[in-house]
Amino acid sequence: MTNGPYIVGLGLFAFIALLGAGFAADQPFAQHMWVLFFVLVGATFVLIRRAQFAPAQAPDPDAYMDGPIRYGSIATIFWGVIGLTVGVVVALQLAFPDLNIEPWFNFGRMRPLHTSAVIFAFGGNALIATSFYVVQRTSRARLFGGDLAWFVFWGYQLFIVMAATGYLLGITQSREYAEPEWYVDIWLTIVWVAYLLVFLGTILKRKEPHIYVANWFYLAFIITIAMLHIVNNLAVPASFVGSRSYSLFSGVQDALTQWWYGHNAVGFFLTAGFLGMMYYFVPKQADRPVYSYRLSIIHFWALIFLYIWAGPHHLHYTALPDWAQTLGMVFSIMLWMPSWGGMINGLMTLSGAWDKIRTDPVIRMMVAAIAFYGMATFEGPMMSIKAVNSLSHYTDWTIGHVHSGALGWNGLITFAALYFMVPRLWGRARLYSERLVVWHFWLAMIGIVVYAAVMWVSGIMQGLMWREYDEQGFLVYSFAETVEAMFPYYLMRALGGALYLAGAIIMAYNLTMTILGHQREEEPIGGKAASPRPAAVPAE
Ligand code: HEM
Ligand code: HEM
Ligand SMILES: [Cu+2]
Repeated sequence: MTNGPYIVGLGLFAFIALLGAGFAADQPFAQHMWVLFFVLVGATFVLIRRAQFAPAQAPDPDAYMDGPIRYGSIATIFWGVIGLTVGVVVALQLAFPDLNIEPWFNFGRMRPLHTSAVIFAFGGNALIATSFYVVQRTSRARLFGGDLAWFVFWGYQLFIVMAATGYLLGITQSREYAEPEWYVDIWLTIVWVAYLLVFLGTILKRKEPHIYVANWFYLAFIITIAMLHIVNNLAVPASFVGSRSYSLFSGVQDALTQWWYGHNAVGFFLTAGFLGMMYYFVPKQADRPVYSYRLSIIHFWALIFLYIWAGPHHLHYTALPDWAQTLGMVFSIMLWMPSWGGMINGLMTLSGAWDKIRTDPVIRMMVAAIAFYGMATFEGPMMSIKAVNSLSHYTDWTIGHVHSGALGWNGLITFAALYFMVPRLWGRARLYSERLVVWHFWLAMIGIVVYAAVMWVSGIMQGLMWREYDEQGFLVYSFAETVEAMFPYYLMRALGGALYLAGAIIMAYNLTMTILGHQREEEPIGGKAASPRPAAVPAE
């Protein structure tokens, strides 16, 4: 195996980037191509050096391919800390507008940087890494496609870098959660197809007759995201060397396509994929089988079928036809059931092992994650009811809903999966410190509760202030007054976020020390008496 063709390919792409910079139709595109050029030249040099030093040996065809998963775990930690830091910065910008540093670091550019960094960079790397981990172990097969898994990993990082730098340069197609312009979208499509090939190929060559349910969730996530990404980004570039494009849709169709995408990004990226994580790591960590395998299949199909119709709940009281809004609302309410099916299945997997919440901080994190999943998926259907939405829409209530799902469910289940995987991936007997996991848990919990509670108060207050009329029918508050009233809440939200970030930094330290092979001397959690656990626990 030689790096030769890769070096030539990368060099060629670097040259194309250089041409793009030279012939660019607009200034931001030129700057973006310079970024791409330097990244690719850097990558080419790294590969050339590795080619000189790497021993040429073929990998064992039967061993699991864990290299991309190790890199993916590190990338998850890295982007997590970045994304949360940007979150705290945008939270502070909302409280103190003077922190808008024009033009690159203003709120309008930093906000998509935050959302993409946490969802796609942190969440995406977590999903790719865990899916590769899970599919190999539950299929008893090495990843399909040889170096293709490495292409997926590095190609995805390139997508992240191009998306992030593009936002800061002011390049955006203004579709929420799909801000990158056409050329970055095309690149992501290529990477995603490779991802599908690796994942599906591994399932096809499995030595285990059964396809474990976690793989169903991951597969649904990969396929649906491909479909959503392609349709939502259908656009005509204004120039092949320019950073502008025109959407193929217009008017309300455009809005509906955007929210068909946006809602199902929640449903399949932030939910189905992460349920895949839950279905592998919770039983593993608890050392118990899934509570009900039948329920997992039923709620899988119900979830897949219902989610895809619920997008119009983002467009209540807009130009969207009324029947379509009602359709979105009805499907959202129905969605409560499969969502709670998943929550119940996750929680009940701990039946007979509930004592572990006291002694195992990773289990504690998983339980909290599943509980937040339950809360967010109760709140969501409620907010989709038109009468409720007329108050909540456009307010911080939505932001609170988003973050109880994002911080509580996505964040905590990812942290727990990392705590599970990292010692195993690097062959360590245990984590560097379990006590630090406890610290992480409580900082994160306090952070989430502060964030969500504060946003409920400010959101409902905001909604009520906007609709407050006096006896003569005039609005009582000017818009500026409602903005001003948010200040203390924005300050507290930033504080909650900072606590959550502090927890993540502790995790980064803990996992780094684990990777480096250190173990901290410490008392077991729950006192000496509680650990080791009594061997025989009667089933209930
Ligand atoms: C340190 C923790 C975090 C802080 C302080 C934070 C802060 C913020 C702020 C200030 C906004 C803009 C709100 C607005 O425009 O009014 C925002 C939006 C958003 N954040 Fe976070 N965030 C954090 C973590 C996360 C995580 C972990 C995720 C996802 C996994 C996430 C996903 C989002 C999303 C999807 C939005 C857009 C919401 C919408 O448009 O309705 N955030 N965040
Ligand atoms: C049964 C499940 C769910 C339903 C029915 C649901 C419903 C809703 C509704 C009605 C809104 C407000 C739309 C608006 O007024 O603009 C919303 C916003 C949002 N939800 Fe959920 N939700 C669910 C679960 C979740 C979960 C688990 C997460 C995160 C992990 C999440 C993330 C979001 C995001 C990011 C937004 C903001 C979109 C935006 O305006 O930028 N949702 N959801
Ligand atoms: Cu939605």
